Amino acid sequence: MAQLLDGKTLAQKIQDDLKTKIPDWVAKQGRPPGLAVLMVGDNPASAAYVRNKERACEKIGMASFGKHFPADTTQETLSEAIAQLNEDEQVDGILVQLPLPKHLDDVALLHQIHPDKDADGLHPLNLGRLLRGEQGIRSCTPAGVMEILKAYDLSVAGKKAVVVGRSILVGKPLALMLLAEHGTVTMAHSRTPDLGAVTREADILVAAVGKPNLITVDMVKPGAVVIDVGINRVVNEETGKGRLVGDVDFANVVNVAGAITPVPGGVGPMTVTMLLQNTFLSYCRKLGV
Ligand SMILES: Nc1nc2c(c(=O)[nH]1)N[C@@H](CN(C=O)c1ccc(C(=O)N[C@@H](CCC(=O)O)C(=O)O)cc1)CN2
Repeated sequence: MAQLLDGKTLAQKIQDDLKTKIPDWVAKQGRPPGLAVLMVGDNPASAAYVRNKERACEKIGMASFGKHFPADTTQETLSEAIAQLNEDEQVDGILVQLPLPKHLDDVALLHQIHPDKDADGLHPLNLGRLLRGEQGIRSCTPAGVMEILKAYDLSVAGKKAVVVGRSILVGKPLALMLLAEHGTVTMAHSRTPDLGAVTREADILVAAVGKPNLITVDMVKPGAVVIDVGINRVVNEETGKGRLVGDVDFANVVNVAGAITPVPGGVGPMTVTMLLQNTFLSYCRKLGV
């Protein structure tokens, strides 16, 4: 049976640490770190994630500035909101909750966020810094994966890592982070022929596609570290109840892997925590510390 990589407990530990640090900073600086979250429309999953982010800010003593816009909001309105937040001294981190309604150009908006306030690490300057191995704000989900590996002493150096999924939010930046830790990294995706042959080579296997049961037990090398980034809501046809599953057939893979993240309770909670950490670090940097 694989070791369970408990992202929920790790996330709580990091948040507790931030919570103890923030009051001293507030006493010295006269204001808490601040995160602005832009949400457009009423996608229920996005609304729940945004609520979680705002609650997490509140719990650790960080200010959150929710900017909620109707689904038919124009590009210009959002662009203006970002321009204002870029100038706002109370705001250290800005994020645009994704996905946006189809009529909006998300890339243009992400590019407009000031790179020093880019709490999600999705601005091209921060992605470019990652590519070059320079310091910069790192994207939250991949950074959360790296924190889990570090916390459990799962070294990447010299290991074969396979990342399934090539999104700009997870797959691409994560591959670069694993490479920076001296992993031998392969990226696979929906058009990779014989995916199982590729994944079976992996000492560290990351699934970030958004497809339930994509990774079955025969696709996993015995003893491998399996990181499941998928978040999929599935409905049980008999009971009609919904539940959350990852991209990995957890019930079977857990018997073969050396270590595995569960869904829920694995990478997801780390995403929000890395967002808080990025915002806190931007606040510290702004104050010259
Ligand atoms: N601007 C961004 N948009 C989106 C991101 C992102 O990182 N930045 N990622 C996802 C959604 N997301 C955060 O926004 C996110 C998803 C899931 C979780 C999480 O904690 N999941 C829990 C389960 C929660 C539940 O029960 O529903 C878990 O896995 O344990 C956090 C953040 C897309 N958009």
